[in-house]
Amino acid sequence: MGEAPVFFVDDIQGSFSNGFDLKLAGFETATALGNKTYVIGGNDDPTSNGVRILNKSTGEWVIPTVLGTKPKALKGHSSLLLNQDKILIIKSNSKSSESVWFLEVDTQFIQDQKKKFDTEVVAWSKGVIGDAERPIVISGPSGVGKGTLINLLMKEFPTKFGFSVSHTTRAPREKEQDRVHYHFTKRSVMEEEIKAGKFLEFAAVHGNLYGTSIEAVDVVADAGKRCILDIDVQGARSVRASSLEAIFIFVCPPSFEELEKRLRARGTETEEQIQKRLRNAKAELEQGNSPGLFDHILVNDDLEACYERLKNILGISESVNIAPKTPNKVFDFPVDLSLSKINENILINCGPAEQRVVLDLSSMKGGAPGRTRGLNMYAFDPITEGTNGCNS
Ligand SMILES: Nc1ncnc2c1ncn2[C@@H]1O[C@H](COP(=O)(O)OP(=O)(O)OP(=O)(O)O)[C@@H](O)[C@H]1O
Ligand SMILES: Nc1nc2c(ncn2[C@@H]2O[C@H](COP(=O)(O)O)[C@@H](O)[C@H]2O)c(=O)[nH]1
Repeated sequence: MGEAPVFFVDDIQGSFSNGFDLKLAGFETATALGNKTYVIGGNDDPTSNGVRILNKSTGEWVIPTVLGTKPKALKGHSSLLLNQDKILIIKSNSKSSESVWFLEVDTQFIQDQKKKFDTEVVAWSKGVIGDAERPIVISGPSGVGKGTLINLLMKEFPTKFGFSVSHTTRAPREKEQDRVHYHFTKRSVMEEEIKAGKFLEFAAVHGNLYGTSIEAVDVVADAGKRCILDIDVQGARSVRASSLEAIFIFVCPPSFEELEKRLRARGTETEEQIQKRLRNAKAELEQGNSPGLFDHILVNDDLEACYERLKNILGISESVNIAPKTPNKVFDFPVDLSLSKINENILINCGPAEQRVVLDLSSMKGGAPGRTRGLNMYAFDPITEGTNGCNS
């Protein structure tokens, strides 16, 4: 198996020497990886954000920058190191749909973030049971009709798609609502939140700051919907470099003149702003053809025809049954549980030997700063393969 051991915090108490006050709540686990030990739990302590790292070479404790949405209360859990880069956490005393979490400690994403923050960094990612579909990034110049196409999709398939509500420092338009169309925010606040690692991507667009918070994407995934992001080309580039594994669609106008016509007809910008957006559109249209960035180019000439082509790209049409897939069975995990690993399967032992649940990681996708998707969970019984030990 080759996994580094997980041991209880009792094993390390008293081993630190730099005066750091390790307030233990008794719910923590400690996982060793190389010369570091990750102590997880005790989320009530605001100074640690629930994760502390012991550098065993120096004896020093480090409080890392913690990215992603963390589990609400971590008062009892089991941990297991996976692939030498992330720690699987199964919350005890919880429903299985809420119990699977990953703390990434040395993935590519974490290595990149460490360079950015110049600190230790870890990132939470919630495990989503079932086959969640890939998010959709829609980019294109201002006025091309991205919002119009997204609105059509959301209206026709309200249970299937969810919109990632971005943050922006621009002022709301007349009919725009805070937290529905955007999270309208002050630049200073947004800059602080960017520094705190709350954003999946951000960019200066047409003189304002725009960004997708990690939470905006998580909220949609948690509602069991496929996330749609309406972001500019710079943002698309950042998401491409992340672990979100989205589909990238670039929307073009049939001509530059038509783009200008639409932007003016919308009547939401001043002449100066229109000029700025048109100047930026030229550069964006060139970048739309950047090799390897967009998976599909969609010309928005006739709206109806373009919308049909969008649905084809997404593999949906009226004939397709779009009812949500049957959810995996939900288990109630008890207070006491333990974990073991067999190949790509995690055995969650919930008490007596026959009470086990299998967490199948073989189709695992995504990861921090988004959700870890494609997990499967089922009851394990060595004889009948059907006896469910944990309550369901
Ligand atoms: N195919 C089309 N033919 C004619 N008009 C269109 C078409 N698609 C969208 N429009 C109109 O063009 C205008 C701009 O569309 P929309 O607001 O959706 O653009 P957008 O790409 O979301 O812009 P922004 O990036 O600035 O938010 C709107 O008034 C919309 O009704
Ligand atoms: N990089 C990001 N770009 C974003 C985001 N949200 C919106 N946008 C893009 O900004 C322009 C202008 O939008 P408008 O609402 O002011 O007309 C447009 O191209 C959007 O796609 C974001 O979160 N990140």
